[in-house]
Amino acid sequence: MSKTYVIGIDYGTDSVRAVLVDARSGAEVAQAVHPYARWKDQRYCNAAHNQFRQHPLDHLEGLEATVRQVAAQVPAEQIVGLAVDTTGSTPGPVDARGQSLALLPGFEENPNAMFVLWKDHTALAEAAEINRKATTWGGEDYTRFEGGIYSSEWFWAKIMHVTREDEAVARAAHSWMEHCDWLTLQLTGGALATCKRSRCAAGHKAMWHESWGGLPSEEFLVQLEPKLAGLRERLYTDTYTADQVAGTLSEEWAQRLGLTTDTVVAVGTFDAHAGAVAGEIEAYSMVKVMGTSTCDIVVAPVQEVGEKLVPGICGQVDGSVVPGLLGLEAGQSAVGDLLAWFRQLIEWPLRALLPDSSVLPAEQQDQLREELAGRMMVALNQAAAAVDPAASQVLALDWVNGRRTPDANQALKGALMNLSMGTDAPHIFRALVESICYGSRRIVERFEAQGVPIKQVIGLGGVAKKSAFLMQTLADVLNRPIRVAESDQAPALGAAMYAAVAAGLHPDVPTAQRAMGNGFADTYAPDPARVAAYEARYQQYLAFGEFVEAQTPNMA
Ligand SMILES: Nc1ncnc2c1ncn2[C@@H]1O[C@H](COP(=O)(O)OP(=O)(O)O)[C@@H](O)[C@H]1O
Ligand SMILES: O=C(CO)[C@H](O)[C@H](O)COP(=O)(O)O
Repeated sequence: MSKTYVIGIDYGTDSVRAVLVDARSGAEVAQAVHPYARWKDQRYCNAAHNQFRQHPLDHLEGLEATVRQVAAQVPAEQIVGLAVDTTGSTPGPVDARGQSLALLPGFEENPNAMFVLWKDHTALAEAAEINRKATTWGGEDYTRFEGGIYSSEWFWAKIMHVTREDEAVARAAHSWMEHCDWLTLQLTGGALATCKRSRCAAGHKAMWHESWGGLPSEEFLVQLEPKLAGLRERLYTDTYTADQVAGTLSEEWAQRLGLTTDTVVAVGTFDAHAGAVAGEIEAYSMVKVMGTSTCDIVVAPVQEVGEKLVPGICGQVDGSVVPGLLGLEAGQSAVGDLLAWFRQLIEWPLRALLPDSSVLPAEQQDQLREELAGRMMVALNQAAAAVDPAASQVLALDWVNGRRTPDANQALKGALMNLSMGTDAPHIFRALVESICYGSRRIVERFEAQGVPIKQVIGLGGVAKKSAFLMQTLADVLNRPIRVAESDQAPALGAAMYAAVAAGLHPDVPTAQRAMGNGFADTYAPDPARVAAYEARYQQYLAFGEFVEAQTPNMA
């Protein structure tokens, strides 16, 4: 009997995906996807206020549905490990047993008791306070290894915000957990105090660093917000890389998932970092995990980076991607989301006017909406690709959900310029795609300017697989070839690689990458004829950005 199967579970923004993988070859035996039901209806969100909360029941229902489905393909005893990756920083308040408050009576419908999704920017003011305090309080600047600017997307800003806003949640919250740690604890069923926390989540988002003994000091935290007193003690000191064993499946979850209690559960991690592992990341590659947002992940030998700090990124953390290497993260807060925003904008008549149509009966309206929704993104890509970039005037800024890097400023907004009577939807779509690529170029330039060379670029994720137009534009704007990973479920495959190491099927992550890597599907080569036109427009993008930024209060 071959005990060689592992499961990778990837919690994205809109859905959870599980893949069953043969750890000998990396063959994906089965995959399953479960969109979050409550999230789909945006039940606990308020986009106008940048509030995006997810109910843990969406996550638990998805866990059971997807894993049961893929696990049924082989005998349970042959599945020896699993690992979870999630979005982040996506923290939630928990009780003393580590249970999410949103699963407790009285809190079921309270968004403050749920997971505060990475793209929730309700904590802008708190992030600004953290930044001020970090450089003025007279002690260690705890933002040092997180790019020197703390973001409202991250752990402490979100905890401060919810703690201030909701007295009942603040009183009931014994502690807080990152989503990836919470799921791992659910699966293993251990005690909160001994739960092995993710190095990746702690280092990139919670200002955890070995050099100052873990999390920021109690004194710093209490100066920030007196209500945080004592929380540090109830969090954690040690962190673990994702190839380590967190435990084995609890009796309850083995039964719910159709697995055995011998199944090893690896320490949790973030989706982008797992994706980078599946993208076969190696020293000085940049893996772009391109979905709702984009995360740009780079790894480099710790000793070569030495004391160098790359300012304005989302941190540099020993072992956050490949244990033994330094993991560096940057990214853009809206990529697929920016294009989805535009699609929704132009679909407005379908939502607002069609229901009152006297021409089309209701059932046919639904069919029409569905048909157009299915075709819209593909058609926009095609029409925008046909616009000559040299003749295109419209310029956009990609900051509809703020700017994550370089130099976090989540208060920034998107913008368009050079609209004329001749501007149509494909022109604007093209400008949005270009702005994503220019934003990406700024990030690559930041790494290189700080002495971290980018030797190759790899793309993966929904956008990399679905938009050839965007990927070609990116290759032209960066003036570099881009390889796109073969796997459609790269973060889940990366999680499976971590699970295979934790379960002892491979000795380390690079060996697992070599054995289980699915290779590359396409390579986009830069088109020399277009490089020059994009170069000129990139300079305009920078100037436009500078102008808009000067009109916006600087917050994180
Ligand atoms: N043809 C397309 N061109 C560009 N973007 C697309 C296309 N189809 C879907 N998308 C975008 O892909 C994103 C989803 O990517 P995916 O990697 O599946 O999700 P997640 O971010 O949850 O991991 C959505 O934001 C969507 O707008
Ligand atoms: O910042 C992150 C990881 O560090 C987020 O998890 C990520 O940006 C959200 O992922 P996705 O866009 O794939 O849903």
